[in-house]
Amino acid sequence: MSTAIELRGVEKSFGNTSVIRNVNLAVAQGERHALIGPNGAGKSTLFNLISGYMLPTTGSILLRDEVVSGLAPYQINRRGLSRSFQVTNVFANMSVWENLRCAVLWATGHRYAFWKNVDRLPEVRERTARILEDINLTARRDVPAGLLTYAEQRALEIGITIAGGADVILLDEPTAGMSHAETERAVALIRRLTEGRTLLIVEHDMSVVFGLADKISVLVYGQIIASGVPEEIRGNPKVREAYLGEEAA
Ligand SMILES: Nc1ncnc2c1ncn2[C@@H]1O[C@H](COP(=O)(O)OP(=O)(O)OP(=O)(O)O)[C@@H](O)[C@H]1O
Repeated sequence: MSTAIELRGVEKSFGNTSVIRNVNLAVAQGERHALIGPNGAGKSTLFNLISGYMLPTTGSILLRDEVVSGLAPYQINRRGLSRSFQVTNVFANMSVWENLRCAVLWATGHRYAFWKNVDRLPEVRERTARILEDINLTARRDVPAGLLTYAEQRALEIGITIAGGADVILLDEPTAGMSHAETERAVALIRRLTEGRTLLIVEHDMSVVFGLADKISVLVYGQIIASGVPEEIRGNPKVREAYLGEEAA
């Protein structure tokens, strides 16, 4: 199976502090891979490295067998990788439709089309409508994003993340702050929207991780201490000791 994301000997230090230490990781194409680990383990840093927001101190990062470390985030995005952020990242004063259309315009190369009547571009209109439907927000299309419920905002954010048609998706804690019912709906949405794509997800909620992931990697103090299918991770004594604690018992 070909590899969608690969990290080879990746290290990241801030001054004298080593935050990511010799990380080797391979995410196969079409796999849903969860990255778990205690607070401060380096998960967000790893996302920043993969998506080009930070440069590794050493090592290399490959997207579909091509080195991308050193490229700018937008260049990595153009090569088919899209990420969401831990903090909600939507334009609060723009409607749901406008937020999504903005992402679609960017993805379809109409970046500087704000002077055109962009709703006349059928390709843009249809794609925006399809994503709106996919994230179940059609009934909310004209509502300013800032007035959506928190769970709806996170769904919109996932819509924005996939709007460009990237086939490698990075989601950073997409269900953080959601109720149990909202989380269940979000997991179903993520599962549906990432069908046939590669997903790397940082998540603290173990029900989400074990419900969604084909594979799990465990990051502790900047090192991957285990990587494998959910049953392997659940039964791994090092992981139980370092992280899962009673949740795995
Ligand atoms: N720009 C930076 N400069 C210095 N230290 C940083 C920087 N970014 C992150 N760190 C440090 O790196 C470590 C890893 O942080 P990171 O946010 O990647 O962890 P995390 O696993 O995502 O944590 P959480 O689960 O709390 O989001 C922390 O000790 C943090 O203080």
